[in-house]
Amino acid sequence: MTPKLGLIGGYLGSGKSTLVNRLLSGALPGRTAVVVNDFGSVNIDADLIQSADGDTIELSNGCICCQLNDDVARTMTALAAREDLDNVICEVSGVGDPGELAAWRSYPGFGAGPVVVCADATAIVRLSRDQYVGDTVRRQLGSAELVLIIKTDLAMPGDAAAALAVCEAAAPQALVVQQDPLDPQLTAALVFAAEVPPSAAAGPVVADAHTDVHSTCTVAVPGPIDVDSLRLALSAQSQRLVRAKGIVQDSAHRWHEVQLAAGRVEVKERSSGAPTPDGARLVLISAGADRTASLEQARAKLVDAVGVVPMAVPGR
Ligand SMILES: Nc1nc2c(ncn2[C@@H]2O[C@H](COP(=O)(O)OP(=O)(O)OP(=O)(O)O)[C@@H](O)[C@H]2O)c(=O)[nH]1
Repeated sequence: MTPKLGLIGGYLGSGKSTLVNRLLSGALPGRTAVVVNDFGSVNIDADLIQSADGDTIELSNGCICCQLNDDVARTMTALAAREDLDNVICEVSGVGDPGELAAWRSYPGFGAGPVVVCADATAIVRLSRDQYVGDTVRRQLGSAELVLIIKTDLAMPGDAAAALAVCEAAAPQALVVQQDPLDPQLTAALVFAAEVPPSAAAGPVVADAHTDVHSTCTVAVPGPIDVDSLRLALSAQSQRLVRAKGIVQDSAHRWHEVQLAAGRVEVKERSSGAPTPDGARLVLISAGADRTASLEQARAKLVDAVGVVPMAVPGR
């Protein structure tokens, strides 16, 4: 069996893991291994990906597209040698460029799946023009063979049309698809099966350019927490943070996924229970010229509001 290797990219919080979960929960037939790379030292995505057979491989401590070459080579060659897989999906970090990994699709043992870049219908126009992250976002779109406009259920009609225009302009080489708001699962299936023109060779990697405009830190959530207070505290920090995500436990010992993306906070109870053994964590990410100060201020507010415990000095 030759597994099809597909790459999924898109800016922080654009909906990559959600798409992967849709693919794993029926949209993609057969057995699938997932490679995930988070921006930040703690790979929350590995807990958020609902791989039924445990085939989720985490690549942490760096960006998969420009910093982890040896890890990528080891992982890809091992996956290409497996005979039990139908698909391999590689979810690139939200600041990474999936085009940098596209050549792995012609490695012996892999078949070519698409390079999909997710775009948040409610945020892509602003992000693509942003002074600090715009380059990263446009580069991701420029690497796409297929752009999937996600969160169409949240977008006003005008936002959806503007998102489409921005994506078509930034990714003239790609097929641009809008997620069916009523059946995102079907869209996911069609996206991975689509015949798309192969991408042109990626341009030179500007070492760390995309990681340089972002800073991240991790906080521990040592015990049960008031999840509504956390929701409010995170909402209040949405100007300072471009992304936050994690898994926390409430006072009734129920586990919740907490996400801040594009200024919106979402809290969902987890059906599958506790995260991996080192427990509840929140990853915070800021961007721009004041990113270190923003991150420290946001972290301090969360410490005051809900008693999270700083784990690391802002790293990047
Ligand atoms: N309403 C709505 N929310 C969505 C959709 N897709 C994703 N989300 C939400 O957007 C937030 C971020 O989604 P993720 O899938 O974790 O985003 P991501 O791109 O994997 O994030 P990073 O790995 O941190 O870059 C979560 O709160 C999701 O529930 C969608 O189609 N509609």
